[in-house]
Amino acid sequence: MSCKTTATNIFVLMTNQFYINQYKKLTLIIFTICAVGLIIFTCAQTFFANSYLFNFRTELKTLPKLEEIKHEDYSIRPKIRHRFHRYPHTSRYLPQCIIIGVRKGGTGALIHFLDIHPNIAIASTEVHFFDNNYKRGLNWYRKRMPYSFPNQITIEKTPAYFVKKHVPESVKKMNQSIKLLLIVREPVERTISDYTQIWGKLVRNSSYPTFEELAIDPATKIVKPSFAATERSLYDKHMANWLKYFNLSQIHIVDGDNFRRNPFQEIVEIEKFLHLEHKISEKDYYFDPDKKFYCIKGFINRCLPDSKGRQHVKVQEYVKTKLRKFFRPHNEMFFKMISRRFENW
Ligand SMILES: Nc1ncnc2c1ncn2[C@@H]1O[C@H](COP(=O)(O)OS(=O)(=O)O)[C@@H](OP(=O)(O)O)[C@H]1O
Repeated sequence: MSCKTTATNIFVLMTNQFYINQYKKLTLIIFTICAVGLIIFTCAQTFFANSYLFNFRTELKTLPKLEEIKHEDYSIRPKIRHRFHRYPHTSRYLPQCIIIGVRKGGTGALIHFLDIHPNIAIASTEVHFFDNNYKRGLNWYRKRMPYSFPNQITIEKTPAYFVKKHVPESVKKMNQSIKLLLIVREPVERTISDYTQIWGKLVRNSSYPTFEELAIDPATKIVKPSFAATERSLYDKHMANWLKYFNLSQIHIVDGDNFRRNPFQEIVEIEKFLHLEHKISEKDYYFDPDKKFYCIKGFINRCLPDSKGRQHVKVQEYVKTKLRKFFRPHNEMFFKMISRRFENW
């Protein structure tokens, strides 16, 4: 082997060694950065979780226990694999309170306003368990609930429950001492709002039937009780069905018209009904002049989306008058059932 070849071989070997060393160094640096990052991240998480829990616990300690409205199924614990995605000592519980309706009554605003209370945990979406998913079973339902502390009440809202005949019986089977919230609204406005939600957009651009065509029989000029939006406003009919399975004392009726104008008055009554300490106050809301609704104050102020408070389709006055007359005896029956009147209905 010539001297030149040997020198070249040594040079190649040294260069390789140099690159290997560089590679090792780089790997070590990346590894160290990752490890330090992970440690800092874990420590920060633990710190924030602990301080959050501490505040929560101090607050929860002072509040009444809710055992009397709990159901044996609440003891079902979440699977171990969920453990690391939640605060310690929290579980998913079946709801102890359900907002059963009415559709377009203000259920969305109601559940979000109640969420301000430290002892309330809300389901993030309408679960439609009792009307569409009942066959999936209670454990499926429970898994749709938020993680909550034992002293928190889990609340779900699905306004469709109020008008579905078989729902009260199924709710009772789950928990006969459950608390129910029903937010009602003047029936004519509710019916128009219901129609606006379904057909509103289409009516403007296409040949879909108008509100008048659906609500009033063109031949007899009489209100059609079969029109779904009208039928959903027959509060007496649906309430009678719920009262077959539950005591009136278990159903708290919220005045939706008053709730829109003055949410705190209604919220205070709900706090009492749920045996919760009074925690939600006027300071938690502000009136948004553009939206013309109350919104939630916070680090980031929160109003409900534009799907709430849509401009209603224009309905001729004679149609409204006919509807008002049609609903009157049903309203009277409803008032009797709930031993309470709503003015201006
Ligand atoms: N604070 C606040 N923000 C927004 N909207 C409010 C609020 N309070 C009550 N409302 C009234 O809620 C009506 C919608 O009712 P729901 O949430 O029950 O509708 S839904 O059935 O869930 O689609 C909606 O009805 P429409 O105005 O007819 O759209 C609102 O009037």
